[in-house]
Amino acid sequence: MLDVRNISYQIRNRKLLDGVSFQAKPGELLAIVGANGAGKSTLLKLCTRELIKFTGEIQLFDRAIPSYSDKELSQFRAVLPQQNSVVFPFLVSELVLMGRYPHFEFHPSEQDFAIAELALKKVGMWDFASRIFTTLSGGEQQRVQLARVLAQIWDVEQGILFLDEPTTGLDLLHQHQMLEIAHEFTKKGFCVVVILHDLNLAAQYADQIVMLRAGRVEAIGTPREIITEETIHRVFNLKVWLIEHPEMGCPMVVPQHYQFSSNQQ
Ligand SMILES: Nc1ncnc2c1ncn2[C@@H]1O[C@H](COP(=O)(O)OP(=O)(O)OP(=O)(O)O)[C@@H](O)[C@H]1O
Repeated sequence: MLDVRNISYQIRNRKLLDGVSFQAKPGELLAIVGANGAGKSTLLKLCTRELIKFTGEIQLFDRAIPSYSDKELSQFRAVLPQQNSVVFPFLVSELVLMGRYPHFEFHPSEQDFAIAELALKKVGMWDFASRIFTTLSGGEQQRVQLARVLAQIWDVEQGILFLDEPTTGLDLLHQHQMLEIAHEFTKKGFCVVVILHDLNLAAQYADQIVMLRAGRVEAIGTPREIITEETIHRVFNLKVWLIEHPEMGCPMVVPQHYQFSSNQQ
């Protein structure tokens, strides 16, 4: 479904990504992790065609992404970027309906309204439908933005969802709710690609993890395969212990006591 082949990307002689390859299949949740500045958002922007000049190839459904029109792409692929700046006083319901723009010409249909409602209910924000978006808290805004991107691909047979640090600003419950919803969409055959900083969320929800380090793939595989004390130390320069999740059996990361002076290199 998503096939990233030997991607390199540079800005002014600085290589931000170097020879990155991975595949994500339908029904899979793929997490991209790595330290600040590792190239995660840049990689996502290439996959979503926000950035276009790169070497290598990115295919969606066996077609190179430059061959799609914007309209075609927006009908099956939705993107939740890291920053969503909304300045106009839109109602929450209006903002979510914007997710349906790729599906109607001039006026939203009954189905578009119904899907916007379902998406808002899915993220638990239906009661806020008539509020002005900019008056919501940061976490509430993030959940509404998720509803907007879900509405965009709600009734698509097989879609792809890109989420850049979607749990930022969310409390513990809503972080898990966000990833449960993403996981639910993979059960419908969707592919979800999500940038995460929390390795424990990645371990719990990802089928596959791509670990980036300085623009290169340091490790790729299932959480059990690549979440190890060694890889985490290599990638994040932090010593951790691993314990087993008591219910799910996946690895959970427990940082060791960080001593600033002895860890500086
Ligand atoms: N337009 C640009 N011009 C110069 N450098 C850039 C540009 N965009 C990104 N970079 C640099 O490329 C590197 C990768 O950035 P990117 O945003 O992809 O990292 P990231 O892994 O998403 O980081 P974070 O976890 O902090 O969000 C960083 O060092 C960043 O400063």
